[in-house]
Amino acid sequence: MVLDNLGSSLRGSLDKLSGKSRVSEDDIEEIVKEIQRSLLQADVDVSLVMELSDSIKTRALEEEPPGGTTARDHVLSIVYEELVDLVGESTDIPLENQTILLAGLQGSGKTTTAAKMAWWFSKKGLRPAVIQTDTFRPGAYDQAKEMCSRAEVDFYGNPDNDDPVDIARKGLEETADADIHIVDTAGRHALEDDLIAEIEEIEAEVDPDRNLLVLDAAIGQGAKDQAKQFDKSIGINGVVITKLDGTAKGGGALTAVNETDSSIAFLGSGETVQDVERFEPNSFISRLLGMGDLGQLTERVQRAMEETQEEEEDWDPEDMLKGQFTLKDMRHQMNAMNKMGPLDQVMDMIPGMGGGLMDELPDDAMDVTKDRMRAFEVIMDSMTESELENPRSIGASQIRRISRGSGKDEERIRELLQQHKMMSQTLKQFQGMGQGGDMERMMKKMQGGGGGGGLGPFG
Ligand SMILES: Nc1nc2c(ncn2[C@@H]2O[C@H](COP(=O)(O)OP(=O)(O)OP(=O)(O)O)[C@@H](O)[C@H]2O)c(=O)[nH]1
Repeated sequence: MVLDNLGSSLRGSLDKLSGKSRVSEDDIEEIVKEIQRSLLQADVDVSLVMELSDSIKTRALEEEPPGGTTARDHVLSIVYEELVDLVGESTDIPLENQTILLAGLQGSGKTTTAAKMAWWFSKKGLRPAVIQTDTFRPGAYDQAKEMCSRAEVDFYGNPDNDDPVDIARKGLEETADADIHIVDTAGRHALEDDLIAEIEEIEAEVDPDRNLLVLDAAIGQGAKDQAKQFDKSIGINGVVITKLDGTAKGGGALTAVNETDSSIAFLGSGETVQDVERFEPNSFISRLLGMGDLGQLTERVQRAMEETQEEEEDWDPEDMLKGQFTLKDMRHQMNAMNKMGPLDQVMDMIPGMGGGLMDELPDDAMDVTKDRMRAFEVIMDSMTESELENPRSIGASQIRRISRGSGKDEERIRELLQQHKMMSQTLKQFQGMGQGGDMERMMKKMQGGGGGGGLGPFG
């Protein structure tokens, strides 16, 4: 992952600020050095690094920490904001009919990206089609076709036609039913005149709404020239950075984006069609700093909530925040979290919850496996409304009745009650923690809907 060691080295120097209410010049120097080292190692342009470190230094020394904020949190929030500023906003990609042209050098990941983006759009409920105009690389047609079939999206290409402009034209006609057209183009080893001429002709034919430049994260400083050249010939609206899984670099691509006044649209981090995400600056930097990823979390939570068939209309997360964690809440949480993935991973994404905090909780507090959940569901169906609202009222005779009704051992029912108690205590622990405000904001965000992301740890 790009800038991999930034988070851990930074956390080390930030931890030295713990307990301090003010930072000294020496403290800041040390932190800024760590940041410089990591950014330079990751290939970020030197002048950008200097600009960033100067502004962190000035702000950390001059700005007053807001009341109740520790020196550590204050510095961290400045570093966070400055890094978010460095990577910039995400490219605007509206969820509406459009044509997107992909440009880039050979092997940068264009074909893979075309299929990944098509998959992404299809998950947003749109109908994408990929048009493969790469007549240069022999395997490109089969690769694109295969990936599109895996992504279950429309595909057009013609291995017997060696005119990319003609393929583009026919492709648009043949896939007229699609909402989103993603046009993949050929690459070359280097920026050559014929590549530029070809892509200009294709661009003139398809008249795209957006041109995205696909850059390999490991590219280094060469990214800048490429971005400038493509920008000059067809105009670049956004960048896709690929292969983030394979490198700790990526700074070259970040620099290219910065230098050409462009922005990042998507990130690719693997070879399968699902290994793609929309670039979201807040969540990208939160993750980089190892502070959890609220943006990604809220997106996953929302998806899970949408998929969860709401039977209990009266479920109110506000009550849960006030500490009244009922069995209904538990059932709701189990349904939602089951769809999001393992609970401990989900918790890891919440700021302040990652990095060892989970280790302090009892192991089985989060161990709600699918089997147990199914059994718990059945048991809860045999409970009365008032038992669900007030599990503490459930005594031995109720347990016997519920056991008969659900066909589950009494032991199972005690286990469920025990689980509820543990989750309720865990929740109280979260509420009592310093970052409780974040938890509350997150819960509000979960119930409030709206677009994923945009909610930084300091938001
Ligand atoms: N690990 C990893 N591999 C990737 C990623 N994106 C693409 N690849 C791999 O990189 C190689 C090149 O990707 P392609 O999609 O074929 O690149 P291209 O830009 O279309 O190449 P040309 O058609 O030759 O210009 C393939 O082996 C892909 O599987 C990624 O995000 N992570």
